[in-house]
Amino acid sequence: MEGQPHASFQVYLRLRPPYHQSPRKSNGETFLTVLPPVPTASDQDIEYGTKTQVTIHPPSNHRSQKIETFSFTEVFEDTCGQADVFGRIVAPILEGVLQDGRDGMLATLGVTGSGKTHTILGNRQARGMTQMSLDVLFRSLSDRISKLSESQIDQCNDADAEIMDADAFMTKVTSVIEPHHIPKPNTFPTKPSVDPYVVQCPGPASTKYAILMSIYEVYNDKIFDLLAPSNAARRKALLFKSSRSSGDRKVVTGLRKVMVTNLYDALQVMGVGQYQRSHGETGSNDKSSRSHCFISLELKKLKKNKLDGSTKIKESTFTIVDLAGSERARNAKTAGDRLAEGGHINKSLMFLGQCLELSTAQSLGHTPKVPYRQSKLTELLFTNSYNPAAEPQIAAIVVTADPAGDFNATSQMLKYSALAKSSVNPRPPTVMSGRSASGSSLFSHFSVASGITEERPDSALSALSAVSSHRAMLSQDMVNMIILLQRQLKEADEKIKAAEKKAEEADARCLEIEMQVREEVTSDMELRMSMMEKRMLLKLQDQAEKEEIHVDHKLDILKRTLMETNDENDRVRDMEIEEYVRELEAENNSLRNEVQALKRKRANGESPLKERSLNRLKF
Ligand SMILES: Nc1ncnc2c1ncn2[C@@H]1O[C@H](COP(=O)(O)OP(=O)(O)OP(=O)(O)O)[C@@H](O)[C@H]1O
Repeated sequence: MEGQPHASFQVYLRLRPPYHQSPRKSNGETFLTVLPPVPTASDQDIEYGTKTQVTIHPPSNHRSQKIETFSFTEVFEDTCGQADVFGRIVAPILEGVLQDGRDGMLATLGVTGSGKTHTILGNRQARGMTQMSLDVLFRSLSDRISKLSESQIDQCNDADAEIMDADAFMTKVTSVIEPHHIPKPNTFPTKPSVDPYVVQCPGPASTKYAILMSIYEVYNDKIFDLLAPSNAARRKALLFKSSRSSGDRKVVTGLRKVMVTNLYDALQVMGVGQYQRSHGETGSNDKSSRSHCFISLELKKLKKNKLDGSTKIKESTFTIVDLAGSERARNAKTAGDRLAEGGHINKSLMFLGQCLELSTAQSLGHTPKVPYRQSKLTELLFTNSYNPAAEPQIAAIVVTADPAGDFNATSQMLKYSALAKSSVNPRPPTVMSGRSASGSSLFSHFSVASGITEERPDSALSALSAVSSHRAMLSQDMVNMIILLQRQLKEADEKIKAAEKKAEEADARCLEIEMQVREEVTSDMELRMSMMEKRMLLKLQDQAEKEEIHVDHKLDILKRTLMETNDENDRVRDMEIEEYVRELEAENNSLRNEVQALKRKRANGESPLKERSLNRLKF
């Protein structure tokens, strides 16, 4: 993937003893159980003592009772000392740096007070990974150690560094810091021994090595040089940018780098760095690291060309990182600057968590992009010692945890750092006994059953019998586990059935309510309709009445008009009749006159024609 670092981490879990000089109050109840080694398919592959899994059991008053299992490359129990951690984790990385020229990185990650600084720097009794690494480095290189010449410095200084030897450095530093503040290396513990880890460096005796040491911190998302002491207010943040020699690689520029040639000088330089580092007292730790501290050991392999006398420089870097601890403001009881620091620390660790999860996914063949550019810390961790020209770096993260510490913070830390995780719901309390506080954990029982592996039998016979008894116990556990799982399945089944029944009942009730609602709505509608109907009817009646009155009125008018018309007609007819009568009367009178005249004529003996006319008149 272009532009993506190749870093894939081995992730170890280290448990700290639950008491050790910690001001933190704890009720002593542990929530974390280490599981026995997981047996593989073939007996020969059983690796005694390589424990890789832990389970966490939430305290009884916790809202979730889920039992979670986390897998790591290896789990170091609280009985493991600094030598165990060095031998299993750091020595192989150093071997890669010294023999193969690979970059290496070791980081500690954990909740505040869980033992990160203790792992990296040790205490008065036992030295830490840094001192032991320096010891291995100087002992392995011994008389091959050299200083860089001016021209070699120019040749390999691609980060505008201020490179100086240890004497010049101490002179400069003691002009700023009171010498008595710098711890004297001869007061440091010399144990544990690193004798078994001294390595043979390859190449002829003429091949020399120079070691450049730099120490810097990421404080509030800014990089500060811890070997260039200055007034806190005038501290200048350093840039992290592409190197001059390789465009892909990014380096912290302007660092002070000290050429160290022996363990004493290196320890003194370390003392200066430690003195300069930002510390503070919190409610969780009386000397809490308030920054992420990077100790960088650059190895310059100087290979001389016999023909032209030039020197070829091959570089590899071993970086040790002591991360600040995540903390909950409530527990840390911080305020002001301390609270703001805590915010920066938690934010950068959250980004680191995301990057770790995604880089684990990448190593499993998925292809998510690791968003390492979100903070200075992730940028430094994922790119600083990544040299594209060399082999991919060997990187290990030691997650430190206090099994009796803050459950929430620790489980959160385990969640994002573990290589794999799984969880089971709480099981019924009666199946088997165990040694956890609640006495009910399946995995605690596993631990009891596997106690034999911790004895490491010497003879082949006892090993064989231990294996078979171990296997017998494991198979008994398997049977118990199957019974438990069956019971849990049955319970889950019953719960599903009950839930289904409830869902059916709820459906039926919904249907019932729906019907009720429908009925109510329908009757309401009907009521409204009938009211509307009534209103319409009344309106129609009213209208009809009005129409009737109107029609009556019209009829009246018509009647009157008719009557008036009839009267007129009558009058006209009367007049006509009268006229007619008058005419008839007139005619009658004329006829009567005529008759009279005829009668008179007849009487006077006049013609019959006149008689006929007289008959016609009678008729
Ligand atoms: N494995 C251990 N064995 C003995 N003592 C331990 C162990 N781990 C931690 N301690 C002690 O616990 C205390 C807190 O540890 P330490 O300062 O290393 O925590 P831390 O994780 O670096 O905390 P912070 O993030 O606050 O700096 C110290 O006194 C340390 O000596």
